[in-house]
Amino acid sequence: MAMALRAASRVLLRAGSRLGRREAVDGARRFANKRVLVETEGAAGATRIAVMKFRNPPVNSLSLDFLTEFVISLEKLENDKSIRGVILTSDSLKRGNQTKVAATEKTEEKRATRDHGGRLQERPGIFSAGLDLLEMYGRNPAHYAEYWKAVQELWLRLYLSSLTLMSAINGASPAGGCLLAITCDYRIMADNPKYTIGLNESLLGIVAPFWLKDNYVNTIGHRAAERALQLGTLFPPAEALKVGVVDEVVPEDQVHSKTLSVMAKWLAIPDHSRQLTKTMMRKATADNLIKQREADIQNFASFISRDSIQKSLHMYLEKLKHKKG
Ligand SMILES: CCCCC/C=C\C/C=C\CCC/C=C/C(=O)SCCNC(=O)CCNC(=O)[C@H](O)C(C)(C)COP(=O)(O)OP(=O)(O)OC[C@H]1O[C@@H](n2cnc3c(N)ncnc32)[C@H](O)[C@@H]1OP(=O)(O)O
Repeated sequence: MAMALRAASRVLLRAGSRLGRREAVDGARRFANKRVLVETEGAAGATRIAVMKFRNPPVNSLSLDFLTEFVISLEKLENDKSIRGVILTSDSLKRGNQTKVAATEKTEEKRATRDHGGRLQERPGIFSAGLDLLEMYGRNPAHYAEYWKAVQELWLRLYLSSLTLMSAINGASPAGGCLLAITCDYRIMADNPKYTIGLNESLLGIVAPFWLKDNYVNTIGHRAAERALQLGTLFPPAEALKVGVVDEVVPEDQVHSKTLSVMAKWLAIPDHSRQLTKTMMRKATADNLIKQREADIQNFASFISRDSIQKSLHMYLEKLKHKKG
């Protein structure tokens, strides 16, 4: 397993440097590639935590490039012995024909955008819109296989990470967005009813893979997962808390500070005992995928290539495109 992960990581690292994706390195405190910004907090020499901010506009979908860059960043953090905890969150996104409010304006307005009339327009936040539908639609089986391998890799890396992982869910988090969150050790969600989280695959006419289903069952229990998966339920924060998809819901402006304070409590636990416990809880679920990765890839590629599935994805994409009209 470790060898397989190291080999896959070497491939990803080579791909990353070939494409020249690393844009900026600022000592050990901040590094970024195009789609993931990593900031570290804490004094040099002491235990530090890192914040991984997704910035893949317009909706932080998990494109192949994003997955590659994410895994490279995570690997760098895993190899940095001063880092013990990582927070996953979304960088604020701006979109399309809107312009960002000038940084000189009031703090509460900074994350807003202006419409054409110059009026401030609050956009709903997006943690991640999940897997990139355009990676799964209208491509060839070889592409589907490559994409699925990267999705598996992301899940395995996160699910088995020795770091303490927390998600600060500051926006919508459907499907693959929920995947990112439920691989973490702890989830804190912003109390905004516009934000929802869950595995909504069935609404798209597709099916969550067995290993993600297992992760969901481990998180919210069998009966709740059975119902939520069939219905493709996207839970608003209060319901997500009730069912256990998230561990805490806090006011939107407190998500980051609250996550930092919970992280401090987790980091007070000795690493070796916490890590061994985590492995004990998660290994069997991860091993189920590890022992049949190739079969899972083939299964995905043939499932997603079916005419009926492509038709469902086409309809869903059209629905997204025209929902504003
Ligand atoms: C029995 C056999 C079983 C075999 C099983 C084997 C394998 C398993 C098979 C398949 C498993 C696949 C698992 C899939 C997991 C996923 O993650 S699928 C993706 C699910 N995601 C969604 O449903 C989210 C869709 N998006 C939205 O709901 C909204 O966009 C939003 C995130 C709430 C944001 O809303 P809003 O702010 O209003 O923005 P827009 O809707 O206008 O979107 C802006 C543009 O972004 C495009 N877009 C949105 N989401 C995605 C996405 N996931 N991928 C790619 N692109 C996306 C959207 O179309 C807009 O584009 P245009 O501006 O119109 O061009």
